[in-house]
Amino acid sequence: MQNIDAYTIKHTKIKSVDLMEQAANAFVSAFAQEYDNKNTGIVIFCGLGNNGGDGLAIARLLLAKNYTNISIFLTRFGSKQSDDNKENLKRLQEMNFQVEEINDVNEIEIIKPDLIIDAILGSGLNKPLTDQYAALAKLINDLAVKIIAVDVPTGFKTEGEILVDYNGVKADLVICFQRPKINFFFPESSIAIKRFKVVDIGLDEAYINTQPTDYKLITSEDITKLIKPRVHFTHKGTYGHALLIAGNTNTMGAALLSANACLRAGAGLTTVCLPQSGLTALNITMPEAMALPREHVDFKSLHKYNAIAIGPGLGFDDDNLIMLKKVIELQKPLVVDADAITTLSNNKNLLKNLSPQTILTPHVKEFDRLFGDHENWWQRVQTAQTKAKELGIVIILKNQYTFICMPTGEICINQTGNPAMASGGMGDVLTGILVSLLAQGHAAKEAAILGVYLHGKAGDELAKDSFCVSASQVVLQLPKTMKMSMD
Ligand SMILES: NC(=O)C1=CN([C@@H]2O[C@H](COP(=O)(O)OP(=O)(O)OC[C@H]3O[C@@H](n4cnc5c(N)ncnc54)[C@H](OP(=O)(O)O)[C@@H]3O)[C@@H](O)[C@H]2O)[C@@H](O)CC1
Ligand SMILES: Nc1ncnc2c1ncn2[C@@H]1O[C@H](COP(=O)(O)OP(=O)(O)O)[C@@H](O)[C@H]1O
Repeated sequence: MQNIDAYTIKHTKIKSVDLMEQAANAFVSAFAQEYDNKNTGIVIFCGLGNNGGDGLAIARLLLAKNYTNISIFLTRFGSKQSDDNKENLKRLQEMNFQVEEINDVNEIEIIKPDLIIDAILGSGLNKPLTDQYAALAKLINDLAVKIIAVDVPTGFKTEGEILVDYNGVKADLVICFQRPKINFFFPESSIAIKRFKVVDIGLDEAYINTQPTDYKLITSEDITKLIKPRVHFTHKGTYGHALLIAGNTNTMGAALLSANACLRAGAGLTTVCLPQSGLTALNITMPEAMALPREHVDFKSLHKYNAIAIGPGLGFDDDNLIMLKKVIELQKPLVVDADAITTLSNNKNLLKNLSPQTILTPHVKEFDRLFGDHENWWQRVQTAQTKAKELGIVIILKNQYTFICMPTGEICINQTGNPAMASGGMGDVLTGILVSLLAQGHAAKEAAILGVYLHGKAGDELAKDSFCVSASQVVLQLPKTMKMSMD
């Protein structure tokens, strides 16, 4: 961000102090949407760097908006004060506003406010908090009031492994500038961040997009470009034939959910390879789908399918390994999920045979089973990136924020989806969507981006007025979500 900041200042002729003003303005607008009571008791803690400069500018802008119950502390724990920090301190003092300067945490005397704005340290953090900074973070946390952090909570590393013994500020809300930081997407961030909001501070977007980075946030614009419209004079043959190898005696529902998702994501034809015992359920619930009883599979006939998914509710019968091997040999666009991932974990030599159009969809446990235990998500995502490159496949590492690791090393981060979706069968639905998109002719990379986004988006639409969302509801919602995402 620092170099983007510098580029914007240079190329748009905006002064750095004016950029800070834009950032402060953007913060205040977002803040005012959350806390509109002008009598709210606010304490703002500012450091000596640019994060502190933002805090001082925010204080002035809040005062101008008639938030009257504000106290400001400037922590002089270091010796270096940034120029823009000095300038904003001067502007505030020119308004005859009292800024309390403190050199030691023990000097602080505050009556419990309604909320605290944390502008002590931001993205400039370059070592763990110690001494005065650590004591101040503890003091703030112990007040047990709402904490709103400017850009980053003080003490939170924006990139790299998040410390297990985190000793920084624990924010209820982070109002962050221009782009979320990569570490916001890892579950370990929940120790420091309950919620974050991203605000546009006017940095040069075109330039940001040219910056070399492995990470890309998936946007609704990406999706609009990727969805293929249904065209006049097309027929079921145009939209591909998908095969799902799924289901077992006690897990037939997984096959049905996947198959239904496949149909509803637009595959022209869907065939389900399931045990004989599941045929009645399939025929009754999904007359559109065709069946291939698993007991009588002629592997040579599998060539006709445009894409195959294997795994949901598959179980661990003796012949599963043979089936997985045969399917991999076909070198077709392939989704490997759930029990098939576990079978792969026990037969890792098969990994190198996966076709370049393969998508693996592990959740965290399946991932660690496949590629070894990891201490944290930072490590896990690094491994996913390395393995996707090494094997030349797409790895979808599923979670609240899902990481899609491409063979090129690119990592696409999906932000759709929500905790209302945390229930069984949800991953089976994703697999159905993915194989459907592959069968319709999308490359693995596109299918992964589209599938993960649409799956989460359908869940988000349902969660607007529902406490929890079931996998079947997501399936029903899908075609509407796809239609809405086209424009
Ligand atoms: N483009 C953008 O995104 C924009 C960003 N803006 C804002 O700038 C913020 C970044 O500001 P910043 O670079 O001045 O760093 P900041 O976080 O204030 O730290 C200050 C100094 O503290 C020190 N230090 C570090 N760790 C420490 C520790 N553990 N314990 C003790 N000291 C420690 C370290 O100095 P050092 O010790 O290395 O000399 C560091 O340089 C960003 O979060 C956003 O709020 C907006 O204004 C506009 C546009
Ligand atoms: N809290 C959440 N926020 C967003 N998405 C979620 C959440 N919980 C689960 N999901 C999504 O639901 C799916 C769950 O997959 P998985 O664990 O394989 O489910 P199952 O095995 O029950 O089918 C993933 O795509 C995941 O991203």
